[in-house]
Amino acid sequence: MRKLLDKTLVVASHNAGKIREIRDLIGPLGFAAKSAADLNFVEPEETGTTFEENATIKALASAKAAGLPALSDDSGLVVDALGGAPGVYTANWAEREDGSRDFAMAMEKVEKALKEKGATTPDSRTARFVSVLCLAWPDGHVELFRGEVEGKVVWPPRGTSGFGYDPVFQPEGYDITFGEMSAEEKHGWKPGEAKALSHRARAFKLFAETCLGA
Ligand SMILES: O=c1nc[nH]c2c1ncn2[C@H]1C[C@H](O)[C@@H](COP(=O)(O)OP(=O)(O)OP(=O)(O)O)O1
Ligand SMILES: [Mg+2]
Repeated sequence: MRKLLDKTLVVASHNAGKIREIRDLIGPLGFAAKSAADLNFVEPEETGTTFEENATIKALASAKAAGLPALSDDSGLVVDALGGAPGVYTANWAEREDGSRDFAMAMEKVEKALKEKGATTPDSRTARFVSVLCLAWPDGHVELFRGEVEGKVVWPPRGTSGFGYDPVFQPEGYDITFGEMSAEEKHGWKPGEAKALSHRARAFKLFAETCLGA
């Protein structure tokens, strides 16, 4: 495992909601971070078939372009009744023909697919959010960290916090969705704490412990 010595890194993402969450998580650790979006880096094509492959593609592209370590996140919603869909294609399900994104439409698509499978009872709607973080250096070295959170897809959507599919995801043990939680509640983690809640915070905790000793 390579330690991260620099205190400057690039957040290798173009998703504003995700960049905000990663900034929240790294801020207390004393990092200054620009995002790939701030730096006008082109979005690399996510041609992989796993979260790990896509996270690696994104982190390496930013690390090489910036000459700095870069941290990417590839994530998605894995729904059991849909055979794991949308999975690595979670962002694609939100894409309109003009390339813009519509997550209200994406959540409707998931709901429609679940109805088609007859998955109407809470027990038949189990799902998990997965986040794979990749820390890449300009020399090509990479470290990967995976976090998952189990829960259920609910309908109708509830809450306006967070981003993406947050309003339809209710984590196990809670009666509110990620969309009804503050950012702090959704992360459920601060440096040094033993537990984290969100998939991203769980992966981030591994990253912080492994590469930062935090
Ligand atoms: O905590 C989350 N809460 C709600 N939805 C989420 C979350 N985490 C991932 N998601 C969904 C939306 C996102 O669009 C897709 C990931 O797709 P993914 O390719 O990794 O990210 P992206 O294209 O939005 O940004 P980028 O690749 O520039 O980092 O899964
Ligand atoms: Mg993407």
